[in-house]
Amino acid sequence: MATRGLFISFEGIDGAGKSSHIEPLADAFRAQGRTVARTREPGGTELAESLRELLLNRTMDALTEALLVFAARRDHICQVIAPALARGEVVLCDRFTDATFAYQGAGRGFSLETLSLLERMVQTGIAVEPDLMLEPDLTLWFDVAPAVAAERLALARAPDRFEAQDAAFFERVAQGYAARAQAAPERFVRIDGAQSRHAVWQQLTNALVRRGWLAIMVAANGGPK
Ligand SMILES: Nc1ncnc2c1ncn2[C@@H]1O[C@H](COP(=O)(O)OP(=O)(O)OP(=O)(O)O)[C@@H](O)[C@H]1O
Ligand SMILES: Cc1cn([C@H]2C[C@H](O)[C@@H](COP(=O)(O)O)O2)c(=O)[nH]c1=O
Repeated sequence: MATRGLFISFEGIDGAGKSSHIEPLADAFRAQGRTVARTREPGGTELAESLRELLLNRTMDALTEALLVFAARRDHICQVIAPALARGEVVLCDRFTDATFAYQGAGRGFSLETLSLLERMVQTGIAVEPDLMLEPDLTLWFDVAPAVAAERLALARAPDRFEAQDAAFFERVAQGYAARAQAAPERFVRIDGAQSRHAVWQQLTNALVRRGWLAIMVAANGGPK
């Protein structure tokens, strides 16, 4: 039987710098001969990308939002994440369930108990490990002050429905991430996202080198351009 692959999620408030580091990390794993599934949430399948369009652009209440996020996640897990892990691949996922606890939970104020219930329903009963709740092996949390992230985004693109939220919303989301990190310190690695791209790359590759997942030489030669 093939060894289960590696599941790494990237988290942080909008503009924290996650996406800029995913492709360079995918290249680093490829340089070591690994097959990489690079994906994102909400999204990653045709169905989930359709739900993403709705989530990012249409007005809806908090329960509808939470249910759509988890519906997209279930399809994404079944179609993409679980099969890739079963093939022994490295899955690099731009956001996963920590985002739901941070945005829908801390940001919108939706019940954390209900989110935990949905998390268990959606992330168990997966063919490879039916009794286990699927979770990332590692979560790279790009921690950045909302004011810094907002400044970066203002220079980068027009805001979607989440990015258009006020500073207080992002303060709550940031606190939501901090609470998730505190509750699962063995899974989370905090990256100081306010530093330069090079320094951020060094922090995240150090975490992978420490775990024996990335060779020092590969880490040293890569990074965002
Ligand atoms: N360390 C950094 N220092 C300065 N600017 C950065 C840094 N990292 C990324 N940026 C810039 O900040 C902007 C947002 O970066 P990026 O898209 O990677 O963030 P993100 O966390 O993926 O955001 P979102 O979740 O909203 O997609 C981009 O213009 C990017 O070039
Ligand atoms: C997975 C997930 C995402 N969101 C929000 C967070 C972001 O604002 C958008 C995705 O946009 P990105 O540019 O790809 O980061 O969706 C959320 O509210 N809840 C979730 O579970």
